[in-house]
Amino acid sequence: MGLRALAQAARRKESPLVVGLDPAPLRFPGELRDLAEAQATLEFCLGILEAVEPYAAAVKPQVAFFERLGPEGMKVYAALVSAARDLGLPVISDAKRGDIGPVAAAYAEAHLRLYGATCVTVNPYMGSDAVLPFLEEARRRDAGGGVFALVATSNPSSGEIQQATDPPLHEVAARLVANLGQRDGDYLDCGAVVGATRPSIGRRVRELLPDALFLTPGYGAQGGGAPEVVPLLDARGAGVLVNSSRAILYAHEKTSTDYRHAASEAARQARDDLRHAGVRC
Ligand SMILES: O=c1ccn([C@@H]2O[C@H](COP(=O)(O)O)[C@@H](O)[C@H]2O)c(=O)[nH]1
Repeated sequence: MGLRALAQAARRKESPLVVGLDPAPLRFPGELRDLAEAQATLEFCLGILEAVEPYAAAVKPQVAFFERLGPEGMKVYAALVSAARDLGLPVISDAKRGDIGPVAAAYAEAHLRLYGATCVTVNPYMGSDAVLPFLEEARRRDAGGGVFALVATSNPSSGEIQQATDPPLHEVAARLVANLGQRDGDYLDCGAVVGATRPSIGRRVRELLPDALFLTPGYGAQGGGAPEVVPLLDARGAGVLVNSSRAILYAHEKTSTDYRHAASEAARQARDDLRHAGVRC
C-alpha cells in the first residue's frame, strides 16, 4: 500500500526521475504526422515508454492530453497505463481531480481501479472529503497506490491563491496532507505536489512535511533545475520525485535524431543531473 511502490521503483532504478507523458501531436516527429491523432499518440507514447524506462522511476500521464481526444484518447490512456506497468513503471495519473465525497470516490474508482494507475494527483482545495476517497480506494488495494495532493504548484500564477492568505494556503494544504496521510514504510501514503520553481516555499513545505514523498514538477521546460530541487529534500537527502515532461518528450526538436533516442538521452541526462546534485532515492 501507500506510495511504497514508487519509492521502491526509484531506489531500484537509482533514479528520482518521473517522465511526464504530455503528448501534443503538433510536436510529434514527421513519421507520425500522417496517422490519426489517437493512433499517433499511442505510438509516440509507447516509443517514449520504452526509451525512458531504464532511467525513469515512474511515468506521469497528463490525463488532459488523452481527454482532448475523446473516447479514443481514453482508450489510448488505458493502453499506456497497462504498457507502463508491463514495463515495471509505476503510473502517476495527473488528473488533478477535486470534488465532493461521492464524486471523488467515483474518480478514484475510475483512475485507481478501472484504469489501474498506481497514484493519482488530487486537488485538496475542497478539503479532506475531496482527498479521503482516493486514499481509501488506494488503501483497499494491495498494489502499492496512493495520492499526491496539490500543495505548492509550479505555475507562474500559483501565488495568486496559494500565497494570498496568512498563513498561506500551501501551508494549510501541507497540514491537511500531514493529517490525512498514514505512515507506510518511509513515507505517508498521501504525497504532496511541490513545484521546483519556488525553492523557498518548497523548503517551508518540507519543514511541515518531513515524512512526505514530494512529486515535483517545474524541472526542465518550466525553468527549474537540480539546485531548485535540493531544498525540497528530506533529512536523508531523498523524498522527491522530479517530473520532466516536454524537455524529454520533445528532445528530438533540438537534436534532429530519432525521437526515442533523443528522449532516452534527455532522460539519462536528467537522471544524472539530479544524482550529481545529491538528489537521492
Ligand atoms: O504544480 C504543478 C502540477 C502539475 N504540473 C504538471 O506537470 C507537467 C509539467 O510538464 P513540463 O513539460 O515538464 O513543464 C504538466 O503535465 C503539468 O500539468 C505542473 O506543471 N505543475
